[in-house]
Amino acid sequence: MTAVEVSYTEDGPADAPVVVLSNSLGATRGMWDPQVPALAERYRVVTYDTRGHGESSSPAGPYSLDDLVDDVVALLDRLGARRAHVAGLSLGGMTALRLAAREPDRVGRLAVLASSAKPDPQGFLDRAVAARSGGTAPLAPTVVQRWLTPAYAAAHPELVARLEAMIVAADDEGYALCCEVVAAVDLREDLARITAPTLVVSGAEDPALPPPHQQLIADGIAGASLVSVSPGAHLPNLEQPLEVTGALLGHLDAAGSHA
Ligand SMILES: O=C(O)CC1=CCC(=O)O1
Repeated sequence: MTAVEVSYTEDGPADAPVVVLSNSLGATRGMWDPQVPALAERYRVVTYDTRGHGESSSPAGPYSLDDLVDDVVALLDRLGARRAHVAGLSLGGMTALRLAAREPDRVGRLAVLASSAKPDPQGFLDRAVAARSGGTAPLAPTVVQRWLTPAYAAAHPELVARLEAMIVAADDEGYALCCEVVAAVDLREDLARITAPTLVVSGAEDPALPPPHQQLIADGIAGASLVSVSPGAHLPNLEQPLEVTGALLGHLDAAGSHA
């Protein structure tokens, strides 16, 4: 097993139900900044950096999706949380889906945003090669173009700069290893095993993982609900923070006071 230091932040009351938020490829836990204050009014909100990202370490690879799940389970154990609600976006959503399928007793409610059960691998394999040869910096502008709609990006250059900086700061090899995780993802058989009440969120204009990917997830999980956010691209939680935060709270609050 590979040793990993997972960097995390806790917000909200220590005795409240735990909500874990898992970031997308190239981002950090800072991508959840618009959601944390409202969630932390009634949840113990745990944001963390996926290995290879932000302030978490980048152990030697290869990585598997189960390694990323093991990191969340270890984090929950460290926090003394037997059970938590889990939300993840894109790669974070893939991690959340595998966690919910593999460890159903650890997951209360599940929210999966802008994610996929079976991404097209080639682009991520190409990106891993590019990150290893030239670093993440040259990739950042193209990747962030898919995270926000063009109109929103044009109106928010400071946000674009902040998101590009997250990618530039990612460890080149850690980022490449996580691209390879995405390329290998096939969660189609996991979906039927998921028993957690599930909310699926799409960015209606997401060019990275377009809405059919989220439809497949929602169709595969019994009782899942699907919300489409528009205008919204790959990070709809940034472009439509009120709508996405409201959808998350509505989904989580339906659990009552327990995870
Ligand atoms: O980075 C992208 O282009 C989109 C993406 C796929 C998996 C993920 O986490 O982000």
